[in-house]
Amino acid sequence: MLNALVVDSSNYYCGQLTDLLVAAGFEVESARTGAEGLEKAQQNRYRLVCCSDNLKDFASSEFCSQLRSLNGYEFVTLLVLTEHDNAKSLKQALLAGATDIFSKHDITEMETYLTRISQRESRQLSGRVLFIEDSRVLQTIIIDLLTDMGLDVDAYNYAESAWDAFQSGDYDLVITDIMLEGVMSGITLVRKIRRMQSEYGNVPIIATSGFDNLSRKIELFHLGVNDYVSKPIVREELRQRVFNHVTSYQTLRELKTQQKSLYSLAMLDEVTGLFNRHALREFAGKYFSEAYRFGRTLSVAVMDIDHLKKINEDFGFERGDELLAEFGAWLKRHVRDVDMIARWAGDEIIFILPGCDLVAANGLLERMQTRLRKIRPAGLPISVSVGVAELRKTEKDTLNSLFELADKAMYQAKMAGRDCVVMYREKEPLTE
Ligand SMILES: Nc1nc2c(ncn2[C@@H]2O[C@H](COP(=O)(O)OP(=O)(O)OP(=O)(O)O)[C@@H](O)[C@H]2O)c(=O)[nH]1
Repeated sequence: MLNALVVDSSNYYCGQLTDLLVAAGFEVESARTGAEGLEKAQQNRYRLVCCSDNLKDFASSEFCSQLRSLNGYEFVTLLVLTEHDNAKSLKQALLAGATDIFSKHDITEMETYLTRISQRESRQLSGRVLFIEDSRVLQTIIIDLLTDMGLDVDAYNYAESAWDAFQSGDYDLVITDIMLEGVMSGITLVRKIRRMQSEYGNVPIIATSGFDNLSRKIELFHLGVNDYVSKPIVREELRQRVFNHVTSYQTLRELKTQQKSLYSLAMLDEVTGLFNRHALREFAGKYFSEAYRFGRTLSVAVMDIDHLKKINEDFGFERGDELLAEFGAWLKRHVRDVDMIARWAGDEIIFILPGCDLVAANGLLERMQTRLRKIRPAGLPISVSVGVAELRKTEKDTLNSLFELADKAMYQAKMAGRDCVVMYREKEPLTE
């Protein structure tokens, strides 16, 4: 539980402030004089102290400087509450160590501030930290701090073993000493992490060092370190820096995940996992313009599953869906990276095959068909009819025009008894 001390000579304001603090989630004690306040602060360790500028025995600046000199009070939040704005005494209070100053007449501002502090102080993180430090004593202190914040810590003395762990782990933060025992330095570790191609390579890194050397710091930032903490490490400073880095990184990762799922929703077909019609229209233009620009050929194929209606009737629509899902995954594995494959509608699938003339496209689809005869997606036999058309030299073809030709050829394949590939040829009659 967060605790706070209110030091105010006025019963009225003391009561009002206590109510505010309790509402923000604090456990509150109070003192009527500065001396009583300092005594209580020595006996207890408060996370927040509010002192009024109307104390009978202390000027607020004096109270602030005496509180700050107590053991454990260097970094606690210390607020001064004023009844009358007196710029000079307020400035003195800030100089003496007050964190912030509030008017007793602006309760709303104070309320918002306390709620924010309470949320910040009581928020537990979750995540994993890779921590490299060769001083045992410092290691223990920092592990305690990080664990207290809710983080899981993997601690190492040597960069070599930390690097091994890093490659197989999923970390939210790396804290590394720069000068380490062992062959690999902290700098090499940072360099290796930043060279990684995967998402792991973007993990935030805090470097620590006993040498407060400006040019080294700049060099570290060049290497991709996000932050630098000098030794001796101040717990409160490190706590806040860790908090900021871990939360920003996690927010960024969440955003990326959301972006990916939005992309999936917009571009991928739910059932087959293939691109949808929208994506096909979005990307097709690029395939065609590149083919024209570089004088390359390109083919479009229309594939239609045979008798899906009957499969649905015999085995149920859900089983038909399973078949489509497994078939979609299988297709993705059997096309080249450069090909585009999308579900047009129902049981119709479109391929854009850059660099493939009619014969090559026909060969590719026939090989696929031969393999398909050996698999049973969702435990069901499957066959497909396919029509293929290639860019014509005499026409300025588009996705629509080639789709129309390939669809005609696919229809011919159905007419020819299904389970075959038909090439569309302009001047000749269609042949199998
Ligand atoms: N399970 C399932 N079936 C679908 C889906 N989309 C379309 N279908 C079914 O696919 C069938 C397509 O039927 P048709 O175009 O008449 O052709 P077919 O039964 O496959 O027979 P042919 O194409 O002539 O070989 C229809 O019965 C649709 O209900 C889907 O997302 N899931």
